Amino acid sequence: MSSDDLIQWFKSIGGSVDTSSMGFEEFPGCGRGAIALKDIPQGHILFTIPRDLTLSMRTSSLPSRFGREAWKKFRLDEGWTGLILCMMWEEAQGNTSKWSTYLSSLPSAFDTPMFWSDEDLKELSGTSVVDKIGKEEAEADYREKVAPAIKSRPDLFPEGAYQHHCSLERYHIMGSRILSRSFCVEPWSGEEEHDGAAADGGADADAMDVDSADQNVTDLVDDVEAQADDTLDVGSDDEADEDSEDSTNVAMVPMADMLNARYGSENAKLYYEPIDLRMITTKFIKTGEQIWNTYGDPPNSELLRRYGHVDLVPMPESFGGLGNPADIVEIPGDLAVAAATDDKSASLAERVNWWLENADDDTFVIASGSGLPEDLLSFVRLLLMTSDEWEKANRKGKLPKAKVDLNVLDIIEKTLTKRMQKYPSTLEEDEKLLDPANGHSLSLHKKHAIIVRVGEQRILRGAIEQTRATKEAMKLASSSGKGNKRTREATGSDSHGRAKKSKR
Ligand SMILES: C[S@@+](CC[C@H](N)C(=O)[O-])C[C@H]1O[C@@H](n2cnc3c(N)ncnc32)[C@H](O)[C@@H]1O
Repeated sequence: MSSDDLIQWFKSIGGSVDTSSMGFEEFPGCGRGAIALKDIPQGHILFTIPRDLTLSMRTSSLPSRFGREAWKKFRLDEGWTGLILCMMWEEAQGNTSKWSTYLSSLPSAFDTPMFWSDEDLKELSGTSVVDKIGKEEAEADYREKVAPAIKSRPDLFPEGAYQHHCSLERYHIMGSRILSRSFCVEPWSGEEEHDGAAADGGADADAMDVDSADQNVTDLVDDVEAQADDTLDVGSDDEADEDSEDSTNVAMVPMADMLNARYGSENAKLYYEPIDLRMITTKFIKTGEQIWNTYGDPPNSELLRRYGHVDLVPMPESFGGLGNPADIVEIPGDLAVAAATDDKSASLAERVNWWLENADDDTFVIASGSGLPEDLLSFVRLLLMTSDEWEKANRKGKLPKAKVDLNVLDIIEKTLTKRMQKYPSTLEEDEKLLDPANGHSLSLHKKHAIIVRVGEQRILRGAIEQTRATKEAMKLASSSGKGNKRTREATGSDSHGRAKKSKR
């Protein structure tokens, strides 16, 4: 569908767009995106979307037709299944659905790993993507919640007509549309009274920080930073949020989902207002520049999983080249346990269980340019404790402090080396594959997988080098009888000898 048709529909149904400032066009490698047709000042409203134009479990009439109790009985109020069913049902209504034009403008093919072949998926071995694709879980939801709900209401889903619109294939497509294009739209106070069947999903109207109606746009933009948590980053939620977010807040937002995003490039953002949502520029944008929203600047592993693309921007000087500065590498705790038990037969199961009860997580995250994660140091120290030390820690219920010594660093180095071995090829091999000078012709999936691998392996390589350097510095300091100031510097530790907590 052409952008003009979509804009025409959008306007006909209550939306407004400043078509003198903004247009849409194809950007190579990004699909369709928004472009500035003239210089646009900061704080300019590009378009306005009435809240009832968003598509969610609040605005679709399906939940109320289905019945509040039944909706819950089929667990359609959990996660995204209810919204997916609403989208399939609205699509099946054809022209009688308010969102018919919008739904037919959305993509039905995706480059996300959910749709990759097994062979392509092998290329992601070792990366954070593999365990998070969630295809089996999605299909279980379809079998256990959606299909029985559809079967229970032949009046709403007449057999035959709905076979195509409500197939497993359409279910995956709608799920991927939500994954790559939805926003979290909290209700404004008063809206709950008018909510449909699923409205009592726990949304807290008071939690919403609505701008006062007479606040002018410049004030709004001055508040950009202060409001950052309340604005609608497309898909900025991580996987945990997908499970825990209030599913009635998940909404498809026509027009706002036409904007692309790139690391650190945001120049427009969506704001809540009581009656509508507004896309407002957060910077001056020059004629001809792309108008970028933000997806929350996730690492490439998450960008690939949710959106099917990766970001390559110039990296800080110490890294050199192109990459995604938000990249991370995840270290599963069992690798540290394996490294600590390599030379011992003693079981560490009791300590590991204790850690799981007392600490946040058993996966440790190293970010680009950060020191070793505090929680990993603490975990390794727990594994290395003598029986007496372990008994004492257990009795006091206190996790070990995140301090480094040579034994801890030995285990960390082994852990990181084991982690590095999880990838199907080495960093050097992958860098060669990506180097255009070598003339390799890579499929898009393979190229994206290698970019994710390279980003993670570079962080790991940096962490291994840093660990080795710290060990050397410590050995030198102890042989010369000097303090360990250099050691702290080398590990990125703070003045208390603790490593920095990695950001996620
Ligand atoms: C919210 S939509 C943006 C509109 C989309 N380009 C379209 O044609 O409809 C998100 C999708 O746009 C594409 N995209 C957004 N930013 C991109 C980027 N920096 N590089 C490549 N693709 C991008 C990805 O396919 C992503 O799943």
